[in-house]
Amino acid sequence: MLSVNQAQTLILDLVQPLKDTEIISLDVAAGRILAQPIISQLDFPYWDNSAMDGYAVKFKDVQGCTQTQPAILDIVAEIPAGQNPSISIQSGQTARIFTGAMLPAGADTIIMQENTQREGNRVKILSSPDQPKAYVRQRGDYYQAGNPLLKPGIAINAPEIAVLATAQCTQLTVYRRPKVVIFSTGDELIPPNQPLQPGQIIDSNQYALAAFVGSQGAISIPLGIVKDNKEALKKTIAQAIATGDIVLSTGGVSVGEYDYIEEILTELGGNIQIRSVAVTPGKPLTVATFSNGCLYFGIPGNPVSALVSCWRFVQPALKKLSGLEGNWHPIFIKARSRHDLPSKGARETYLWGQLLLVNGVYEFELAGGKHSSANLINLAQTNGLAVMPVGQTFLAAGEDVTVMQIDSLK
Ligand SMILES: Nc1nc2c(c(=O)[nH]1)N[C@H]1C(S)=C(S)[C@@H](COP(=O)(O)OP(=O)(O)OC[C@H]3O[C@@H](n4cnc5c(N)ncnc54)[C@H](O)[C@@H]3O)O[C@H]1N2
Ligand code: MOO
Ligand SMILES: [Mg+2]
Repeated sequence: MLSVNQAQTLILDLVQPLKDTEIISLDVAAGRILAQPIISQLDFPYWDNSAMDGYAVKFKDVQGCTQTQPAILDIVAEIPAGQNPSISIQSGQTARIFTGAMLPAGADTIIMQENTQREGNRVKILSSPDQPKAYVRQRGDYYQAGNPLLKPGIAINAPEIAVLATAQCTQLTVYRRPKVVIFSTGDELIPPNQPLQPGQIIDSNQYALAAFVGSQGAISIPLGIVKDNKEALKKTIAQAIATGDIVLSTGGVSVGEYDYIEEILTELGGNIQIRSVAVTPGKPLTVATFSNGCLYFGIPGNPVSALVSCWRFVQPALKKLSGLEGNWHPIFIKARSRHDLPSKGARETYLWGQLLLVNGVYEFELAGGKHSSANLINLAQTNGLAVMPVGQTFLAAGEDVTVMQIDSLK
């Protein structure tokens, strides 16, 4: 049985980042991964402009002026934002100017309105900055045209959208979204909209996994519920492998009579890479590779095991697959446990609950109720998994515990 770290390393080694790209428009780019370097032909700021509502002056005209010895300048123009000033400021002159407006030729300094007193067509400058260029946002100060602006492999979110818009990148090349096929297996399963008969179980995994996949920016392709029937399973699995970059099936990976997944994967030419991991919940995880590049995760059917397997093992794989550069591993945070934490100690144990920031210190609130891999009820509101390493059977309330952060929202 592999340790969690061994399984994680192996899974990441099995994933090759997507090469396929598509061109999309900026307004639908949020959440996508950039696949091209972005270089702008525009400086930023595009031209010298004012950072304040005030007056554009020559520094040497106002240097040293005070309330009692103001500089008095003739107002020769008014420059609102958006205009290209035609005048050139001469000594003794100024232009009324507004925030974001382009500096007129001849001016090198902005005096903010609050430090002036207007008298008709003239203005008294009541204090002077120490240096020229005060309140001037200079052309190219933040970015010079032709330099790298954004690198491929980054996630596009609100800040990147702002940068792309200002660089006039209205069409951009991103990696295509990973395709993730999802299905549930089990004779006992029914969809949530059917009346429940004795012995049946409502298929929650399919919906939970689709939500998880969507939260990762991937496309989920649900294939429904498949009976514990070898022929039906083989047909669906073959279809899934031909369709998805990743396949997530739940159930049928333990040692029971109806647990067919591994056998069928092998019959279909799959290379079984992982049979089980020393983790709880989620021990009977099957991972297989196929010659077309598809990576198959046979995820245990217990609903908590299914989501924990996704968070711990599928999420890093999806990150790498998506073309995202950098660290694909989950984020682990040290937090003060609010409760005693029990563990059997034989496998790395994940206890679900809430990571809270209290007065600048992270705390872990263990979910109330039973910590059973079948108890999906107390999984609601989980945003962290406390990790108890192999060999540790107890952690006392008040002690620090490592908590894996679950970033289920993009
Ligand atoms: N003799 C042993 N039995 C089991 C072992 C073991 O080592 N020896 N491992 C246990 C562990 S741990 C897990 S986890 C489960 C894994 O089971 P399977 O992946 O084979 O899944 P099933 O047997 O099909 O179902 C298990 C459980 O989960 C419920 N389930 C399944 N699918 C769904 C779904 N889509 N939505 C909601 N709930 C689902 C199912 O009804 C079962 O209760 O095996 C243990 N057994
Ligand atoms: O390992 Mo199973 O996934 O605990 O219930
Ligand atoms: Mg089973």
